[in-house]
Amino acid sequence: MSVSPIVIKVGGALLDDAAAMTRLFLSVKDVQATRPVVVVHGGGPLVETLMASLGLQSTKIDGLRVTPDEHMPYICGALAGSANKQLCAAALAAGITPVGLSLLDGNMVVCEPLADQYGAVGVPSTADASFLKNVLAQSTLPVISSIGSSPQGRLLNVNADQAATVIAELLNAELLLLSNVDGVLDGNKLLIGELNAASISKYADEGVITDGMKVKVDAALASAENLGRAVYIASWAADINDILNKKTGTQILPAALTNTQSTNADLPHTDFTKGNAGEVQ
Ligand SMILES: Nc1ncnc2c1ncn2[C@@H]1O[C@H](COP(=O)(O)OP(=O)(O)O)[C@@H](O)[C@H]1O
Ligand SMILES: CC(=O)N[C@@H](CCC(=O)OP(=O)(O)O)C(=O)O
Repeated sequence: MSVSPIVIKVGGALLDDAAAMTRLFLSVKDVQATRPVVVVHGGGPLVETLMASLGLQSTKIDGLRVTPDEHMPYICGALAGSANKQLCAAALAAGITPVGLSLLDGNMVVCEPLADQYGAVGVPSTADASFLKNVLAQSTLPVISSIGSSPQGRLLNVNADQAATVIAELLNAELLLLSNVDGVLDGNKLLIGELNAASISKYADEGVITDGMKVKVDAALASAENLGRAVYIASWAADINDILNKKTGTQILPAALTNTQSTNADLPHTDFTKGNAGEVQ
């Protein structure tokens, strides 16, 4: 591969917005003309709805879903099944040839259980890139769910932002984490242009970056350090080239790209609260 691929992670709320899905895949098709693209997805809201309809309690600790092993058939069905196939069908409708996968397929990613209190939650790490590279060489779009497995064959539920960072590392790719907000917002709900390790921990300590966004920025920062390049957090409604050209979204910078002379407070903030930007709920 001569140009670096792009890994695009989409959150589960995208699945509730058919028009947004269509726009995103048309945009992915444009990008595919110049470089390989991989989609990694979650499906948190879908899991919530399914668990509620089954009358099962589901809780989170620090943004990660506690997953008893007996919940895995449902979670696996929602993420690797419903969510994955819904996204593949939307890609197909946009003229793309999708290949639906999960982290364990082709031995791309191996997972270890996080800790007993989380149940079947997996911590992913890179394994073998050759299968994924072969799939990309066929000019198809891999669409990868965040279901993984341990080396012993235990199915594990992986946070999809963490899954995406590992797929990006597997391919040495650019990473875009797209969500239902314009990026990381400050205490006044203004879009933050750039974040580094110091400003992330400041905003987290102040309770401004919480829940799923805390998991996302932590995963993005670790990945930015490993990849040696910025990772982007932005809206799935934004144009992908606008994100890469830094016209919108938040860049998470590794230490090597952080200007130690400027603090994040010096960086421009954009007031999106008057436009169509998402707000912290
Ligand atoms: N500082 C913040 N900026 C933006 N969103 C935030 C912030 N802190 C918490 N959030 C919440 O994080 C959510 C995005 O995380 P998450 O729901 O896990 O997204 P996804 O499912 O797309 O991965 C936002 O919808 C918002 O409710
Ligand atoms: C361990 C863990 O928290 N797994 C997540 C996997 C899906 C996910 O991350 O979905 P979003 O990207 O839509 O949030 C979950 O069960 O919700």
